Amino acid sequence: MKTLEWNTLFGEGARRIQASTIRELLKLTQRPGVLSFAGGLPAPELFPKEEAAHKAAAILKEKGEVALQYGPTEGYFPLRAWIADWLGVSPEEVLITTGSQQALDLLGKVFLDEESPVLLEAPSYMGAIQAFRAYGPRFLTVPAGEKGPDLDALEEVLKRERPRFLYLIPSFQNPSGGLIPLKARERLLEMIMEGGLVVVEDDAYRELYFGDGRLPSLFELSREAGYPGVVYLSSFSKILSPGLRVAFAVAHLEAILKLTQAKQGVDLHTPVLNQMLVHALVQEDFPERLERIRATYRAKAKAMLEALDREMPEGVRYTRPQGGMFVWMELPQGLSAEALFREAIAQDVAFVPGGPFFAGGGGENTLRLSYATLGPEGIAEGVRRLAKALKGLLALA
Ligand SMILES: Cc1ncc(COP(=O)(O)O)c(CN[C@@H](CCCC(=O)O)C(=O)O)c1O
Repeated sequence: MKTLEWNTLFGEGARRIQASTIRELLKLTQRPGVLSFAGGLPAPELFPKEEAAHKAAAILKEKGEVALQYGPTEGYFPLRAWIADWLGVSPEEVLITTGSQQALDLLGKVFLDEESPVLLEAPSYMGAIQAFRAYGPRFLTVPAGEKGPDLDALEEVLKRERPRFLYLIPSFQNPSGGLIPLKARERLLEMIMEGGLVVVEDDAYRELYFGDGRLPSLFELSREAGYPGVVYLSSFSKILSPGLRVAFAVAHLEAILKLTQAKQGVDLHTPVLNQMLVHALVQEDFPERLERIRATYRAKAKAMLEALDREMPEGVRYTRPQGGMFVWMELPQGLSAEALFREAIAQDVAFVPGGPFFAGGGGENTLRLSYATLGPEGIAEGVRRLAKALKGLLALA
């Protein structure tokens, strides 16, 4: 049979499409016995399995002709209305997406051309970098830490660049765990309004706060200021189920219209049964569910930090998250997180090396640890193995 050189057959755009490090690593973590700090996979014990089984059966029995039929691209209206009520916006401003990951792709499709400047934090969510990279933009980055992006550095960049949008994760940033304080949010919004810029606010972890309450989103602050330039993303992945792939974008009607048109060409609509199931699940005990989720991740984060404090050698720095799913670690300069990964996986423990979170390169000595999936015993044993691998590497340094 004739063989085809597929690489010669792909289009120019295909050259910009690269694998997701998280997705590739997750395959490695499937091996029995591996303790994984890699994917931000929500705690499976929190999934509403019995409730979902019961409600899905009822939906198919009573509204099967809706659930199994094509649906509107904008989304299942009762779910859009519920989200609108939850966020204090109108249903017309809400677009249901197939995960926030699809919203990120749609935003790249709608806002980015080749060489368009787009601004991200360094580090930032690698799924967003992967989604945007497919459109060939020019990445601008500003350093980000536990209190969010360096606003002085951002101010300098905005003096000479006009990014198509800024992609920010103000609350419990992936991967740095950063939380932008209220005053900094207000200063940031001033800068955005002054420049007439668009911000994509990815609020995937909005409900996973460990303290007494949530800070106002940039979206909420922008609405108070009457500024339409914030596109707000969030998802049911971390508060219900990532496998259902139901998330949403909220924005000015003109942006929502264009994003909806783009979605028509991508998947017509998000699976209707999944949307109806999410809508049914959020009808009951939603606040109590969120409290249970917060308590679960608060306990996991505590177990993680206690283990790190106990096991990690001198010279290793790591964040102390106030929410979300991640601890961000910096190894002593000169040590490679990729080299540590090879040592660690040999000892059946996994994490995500930090390099792919830097759109502009760098971060070779950084790594992301997710405490979301393991229980306290798994976390303690996983950190013990990680420390052993690190001490082995340090001994060679
Ligand atoms: C900031 C941010 N924005 C969007 C997403 C994707 O969420 P969806 O499930 O697509 O709604 C995520 C999910 N990130 C996880 C999940 C990736 C899981 C995977 O690739 O299997 C992670 O970083 O490990 C996120 O952290």
